[in-house]
Order: sequence, then structure tokens, then C-alpha cells
Amino acid sequence: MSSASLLPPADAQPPVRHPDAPAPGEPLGAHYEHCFGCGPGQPHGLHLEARAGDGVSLTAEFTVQPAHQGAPGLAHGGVLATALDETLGSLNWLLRTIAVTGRLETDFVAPVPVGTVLHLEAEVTAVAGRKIYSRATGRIGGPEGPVAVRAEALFIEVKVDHFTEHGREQEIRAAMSDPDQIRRSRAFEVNP
Ligand SMILES: CCCCCCCC/C=C\CCCCCCCC(=O)SCCNC(=O)CCNC(=O)[C@H](O)C(C)(C)COP(=O)(O)OP(=O)(O)OC[C@H]1O[C@@H](n2cnc3c(N)ncnc32)[C@H](O)[C@@H]1OP(=O)(O)O
Repeated sequence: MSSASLLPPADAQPPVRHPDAPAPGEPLGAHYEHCFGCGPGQPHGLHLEARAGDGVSLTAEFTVQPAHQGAPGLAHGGVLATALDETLGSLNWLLRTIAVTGRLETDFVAPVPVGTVLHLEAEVTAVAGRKIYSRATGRIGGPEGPVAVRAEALFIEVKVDHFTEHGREQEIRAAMSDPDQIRRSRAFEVNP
């Protein structure tokens, strides 16, 4: 049961897949080397890998590591929420919109043991101005596995200035001077 602010308003529109969005099945890649959710340069990060689906949907996977524990041998709920947040955030790439999480509501349905491959699927359900409504489900072991987590979210479209104004200067400077990072950054591809 989601809260009222996650219900799209009456004037919301169905999401429109950007014509240059990666084809279904293609990996989306990391948006930032040091992102805790998807960055390859973050040793204890989730290293979540997302692939485009049909329409404005995608699938993603991550393997729960010992560094992700809350209780012995079980994934921390905050880590699972991070996986959902990252998966839902990746959807915005299919819209070619830069957006940040405004609200994330999570249901924890079953415990997730360390070593589990968590399989996630997510879709944008509606767009209203800068507001992007989405939902995701995470299953244990694969696309047909038992449901472990569910989330609904509201992302808000922002300009790239959101990051340059608020991010710590040393990381912003490093990101702007790293050509690999610039190439990888989905935001830079839409704001050359
Ligand atoms: C070299 C440098 C460049 C680097 C570039 C890198 C690019 C990387 C590319 C992509 C990055 C994506 C990263 C994904 C990572 C995974 C996702 C995350 O974890 S994101 C982090 C967590 N989230 C935040 O830190 C947001 C913090 N919050 C804010 O900054 C603001 O509150 C913000 C932007 C969300 C909204 O502020 P406002 O002033 O722009 O807009 P207002 O007017 O408040 O809201 C607009 C509408 O949204 C509703 N709204 C806003 N927040 C809401 C909420 N929490 N619940 C319900 N509604 C909300 C409002 O009621 C309003 O609705 P009405 O237009 O009046 O109908």
C-alpha cells in the first residue's frame, strides 16, 4: 500500500522511451565510477548491472556480498533499498532524463541470504512534469524466484547543476577531468 504522494496525478502521462535508449537486452553501464550502487570502482558497492527492457523497463542483478550483511548471513535492509533505488534510478536513462530520488517506499517481503543473486525488474508507470513514478520488484535467484523486496518511488527531474552545485568539490573536479568518467557518464551524454 503506497502513500498518496506516490499516486500519479490525474494529468500524468504514460512514459515515453527515448529513441536513442539502449535496445532491449543491452547493458546500461555505470553512471559513475564511484557510485555505491553501480560503480566498478567502489570495492564494497553493489556492482549492480542493469539491462534495458521493453518500453521504459529494465532488469538488474547484484550478488549479496559479506560486506552487505545486517544480521549474520543476511542482507542489510538498507542495502536492499539501495539496490531498489539504483535500479529505479537507472530507468531514467531510458527516458534520457537526469533525476534523483524524492521518495522511495520499500516492502521487505522475505529475508535475503548472503550469496543470493537478487534479480530486479523495474518500470516507469507515469510521468507528470518533472515527476517520474516507478516501481520495482526483487526476486531471489532469478526472474522466476520468490519475491524478496518491492518498491515504489518518485524521482524528480533535475539539471546537471544539481550535482555540480551540491557535490563536494574534489569529486566534482575529478569527475570533470576524467575523460573515461565523462564518456561513461550518462548525464554528460545528454548534456555534452
Ligand atoms: C562532473 C559533475 C557532473 C556529474 C553528473 C553526474 C550525473 C549522474 C547521473 C545521474 C545521477 C543519478 C544518481 C542516481 C543514484 C540513485 C538515485 C539516488 O539515490 S539520488 C540521491 C538521493 N536523492 C536526493 O539526494 C534528492 C534530494 N532532494 C532534492 O535535491 C530536492 O528535494 C529535489 C530535487 C528532489 C526536489 O526539489 P526541487 O526544489 O527541485 O523541487 P520541488 O518543487 O521541491 O519538487 C518538485 C515536485 O516534486 C514533489 N516532490 C519533491 N520531493 C518529494 C517527496 N519527497 N515526496 C513527494 N513529492 C515530492 C513536489 O511536491 C513537487 O510537486 P509539484 O510539482 O508541486 O506537484
